[in-house]
Parts: sequence; C-alpha cells; structure tokens
Amino acid sequence: MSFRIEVIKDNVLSDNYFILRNITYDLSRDGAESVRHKREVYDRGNGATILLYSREKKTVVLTRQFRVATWVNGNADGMLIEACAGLLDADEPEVCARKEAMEETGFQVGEVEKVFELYMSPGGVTEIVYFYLAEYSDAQREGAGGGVEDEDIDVLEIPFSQAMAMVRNGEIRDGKTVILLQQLQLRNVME
Ligand SMILES: Nc1nc2c(ncn2[C@@H]2O[C@H](COP(=O)(O)OP(=O)(O)O[C@H]3O[C@H](CO)[C@@H](O)[C@H](O)[C@@H]3O)[C@@H](O)[C@H]2O)c(=O)[nH]1
Ligand SMILES: [Mg+2]
Repeated sequence: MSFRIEVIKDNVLSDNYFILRNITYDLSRDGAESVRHKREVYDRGNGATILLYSREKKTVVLTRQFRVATWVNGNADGMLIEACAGLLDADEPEVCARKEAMEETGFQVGEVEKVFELYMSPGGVTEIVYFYLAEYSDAQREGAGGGVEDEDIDVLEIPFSQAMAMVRNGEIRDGKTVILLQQLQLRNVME
C-alpha cells in the first residue's frame, strides 16, 4: 500500500518564531481516486534529548522548568520535570545533546549512546527528537547548569527508583523523559 501526494496549496499562517503552515493536498491510495485534505503543520525544527545516569550512584539527572504550553493545558503551576533537551538549531544532534547537557545541567558528558530518533507528535508537528543516554560522574560536573538567557532551570539529581515512582504517580509526565527512563529500566542497568 502506498500513497501519492500532490500538494495543492502550502500557506504559511505564522512565521513569527517557528513556522505554522496550512497544507492542502490530494492523496490517492494505490491508484484510487484522490481525496483532498487540509492540515495544519507546525515546524519547530528538530531536537535532541539526553538522560544522564550513574550506575554507581543509581541516580539520574533531570531538569525542572516552566513550560507555558503545559500551563495552558491543565498543568496548574506550569512546572515540568524533563530529561535535558534542546532544539538542534544548526548543530548535529549529538553536539546539541552535549551542549544542552552542559548548559542545562552543568555536566560535561563523555561517551553518549544514541538510542533512536522519534517523531513525537506526528499528527501535526514535524519535529524529530534524537534520544541519547550518557553515564555521568560527579567529576564531570563543571558548572551549575540552569540554562541560558531567560531559561530558569532547576537541576534535579534523584535516585532512579524515585524517578520511576514519579512516572507512576504522574509527577513526571513528559513523553521523552518517560521513554528514556524506561530505556534504562529495560536494560536493567540500574539494578
Ligand atoms: N522568543 C521566543 N523564544 C522562544 C520561543 N519558543 C522557544 N523559545 C526559546 O527557545 C529556547 C529553546 O530552548 P531549548 O533548550 O533549545 O529547547 P527546549 O524548549 O528545551 O526544547 C526541547 O524540548 C522540547 C519539549 O520536549 C522539544 O520539543 C524540543 O525538541 C527540545 O528537545 C528557549 O530559550 C526558549 O525560551 C518563542 O516562541 N519565542
Ligand atoms: Mg531545553
């Protein structure tokens, strides 16, 4: 089964900071008659996320920051606990992951492991997020973290078991973060 797409119109609705487009397209499946669709597509670029973990201490390093999009949608104080992450801008994904780890958490990470690259909200958001894991040690802490410019990021170093409990009780409810924590669990590296 395959689809053939013919773009009829591609309108930019907003290009203020990121790009929101409205695309009209005809889609035909296996030579059948085409069906016209109109969809809004939000392009915020791609991103990278990295979970720092210590097998020795059985801990992970997470961030907590205000996320206005969650506040708009039911998160009363707007604060969200997340694995460190950032938009790629012009960087390669791994370079971005390392840079964000330093800026947001203060850790200069060594070896990193790429886990996968995932579309996080394919119904309307173009973004691919590149996922990484990295072991850290106290000796790699070179700064306080906290982010750049007006970012005001708290750094949380917590036991892995506590992080998993926070996933279960809803205190951690960010998709990329749950995915990375579960990767550690699947690998049995924190036992
Ligand atoms: N002026 C302005 N600044 C913005 C806007 N949106 C974001 N920014 C700024 O752009 C920077 C983005 O910070 P990053 O650390 O690079 O990205 P992020 O917001 O943490 O995004 C990461 O997590 C997202 C949520 O899971 C991911 O969607 C994204 O790919 C990335 O991994 C922040 O300083 C933020 O204030 C906007 O609409 N206007
Ligand atoms: Mg960030």
